[in-house]
Amino acid sequence: MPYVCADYSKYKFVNVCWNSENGIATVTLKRPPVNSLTAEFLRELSSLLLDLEKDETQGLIFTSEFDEKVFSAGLDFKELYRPSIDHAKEFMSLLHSFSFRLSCTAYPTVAVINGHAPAGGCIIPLCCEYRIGLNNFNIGLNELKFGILLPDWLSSLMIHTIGSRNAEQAILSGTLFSSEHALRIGLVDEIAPTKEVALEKATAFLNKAKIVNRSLRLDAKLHLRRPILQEFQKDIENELAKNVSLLMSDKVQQSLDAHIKILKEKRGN
Ligand SMILES: CCCCCCCCCCC/C=C/C(=O)SCCNC(=O)CCNC(=O)[C@H](O)C(C)(C)COP(=O)(O)OP(=O)(O)OC[C@H]1O[C@@H](n2cnc3c(N)ncnc32)[C@H](O)[C@@H]1OP(=O)(O)O
Repeated sequence: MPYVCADYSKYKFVNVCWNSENGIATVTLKRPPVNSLTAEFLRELSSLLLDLEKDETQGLIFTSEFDEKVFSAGLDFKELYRPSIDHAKEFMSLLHSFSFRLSCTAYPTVAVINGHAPAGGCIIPLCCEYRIGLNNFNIGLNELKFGILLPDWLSSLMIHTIGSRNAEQAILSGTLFSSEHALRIGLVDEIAPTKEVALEKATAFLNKAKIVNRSLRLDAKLHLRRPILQEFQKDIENELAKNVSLLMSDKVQQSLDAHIKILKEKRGN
C-alpha cells in the first residue's frame, strides 16, 4: 500500500490531496488570481513532481482552485515584462525542465481543465496523458498572436495530442478553442458537466492504468513519446538561448506591455 513521506503542506501554490488507498494525488493549482506561471511557481511544481515520484504515486490529477474561471492564464506577463537577463534565463530553464519532467512521469497523469487555459496555460494539460474539460472554457496555443514563436517541444506536444494537420492549423491561426471544439479535435478527451464528475472520470482513467505493469507502462510511454522527448532534449542550450532572446526582444516586450495595459483597462485600474 502506498504511503506518504513528503511534507506536501510546504507548498505555497498547490494543494495536494494524496489518497493513501489508491495512491492518487490530486494537485490543485492555487496561485491567485489566475495560476499564471512564475519562476517560483515552476520551481515548486518541479519539486512536487520529484516528491510524488519518491512517494511512488500511482496517478496524478491536476486541477485548479479557480473553478469555472481559469485553469491557468499561462506565463506570468508581469514577471516577464522587462526581466533581468538572469531571471529570463532561469525562467526559461525552469519552464523547460518542468514540462520535460511532467511529460515523462513514471505515473499516469490527467488534467481536469476547469477553466480557461490559453497559451502557456495549455502546457500542463498537454504534458499530461489525458485531458478532461468542463464546459465554457477556452484552450489553445495562441502565442503566434503575441509574436511568440513556439519552442519545438511545445509544438511537438500539440502535434502528439491532436495530429499534425490539426496542430498546424491551430498553431498558425493562434486559435483558442471552445471546450466543444477542443473535444472534436482531440485537444480534450472528454467533457464533464462539473468538476466532481471530471474528477471521477480522471480517477477512472488512472485506475485503468493500474492493470498494466508499472515499469512496462513507463517503457511504452517513453517509447510512444519519443518524438516529444527528443524535441525537449535537442540542442537545449541553443533552444533556451533562443527563447531568452525572443523574450527580451523589443517586439515581445512591447506585446507584453500592451497586454498588461489591456488587462488593467478591463479591470478599470
Ligand atoms: C511571454 C513571452 C515568452 C517568450 C518565450 C518563448 C518560449 C515560451 C513558450 C510558451 C509561450 C507561452 C506564452 C504565454 O503563456 S503568454 C500568456 C498568455 N496568457 C494570456 O493571454 C491570458 C491573459 N489573461 C486572460 O485572458 C484572462 O485574464 C483570463 C481569461 C485568464 C481570466 O479572465 P478573468 O476575467 O477571470 O480575469 P482578469 O482578466 O480580470 O484577470 C484577473 C487578474 O489576473 C491578471 N492576469 C491575467 N492573466 C495574467 C497573466 N498571464 N500573467 C499575469 N497576470 C495575469 C490580471 O492582470 C488581473 O490582475 P489584477 O487583479 O491585478 O488586475
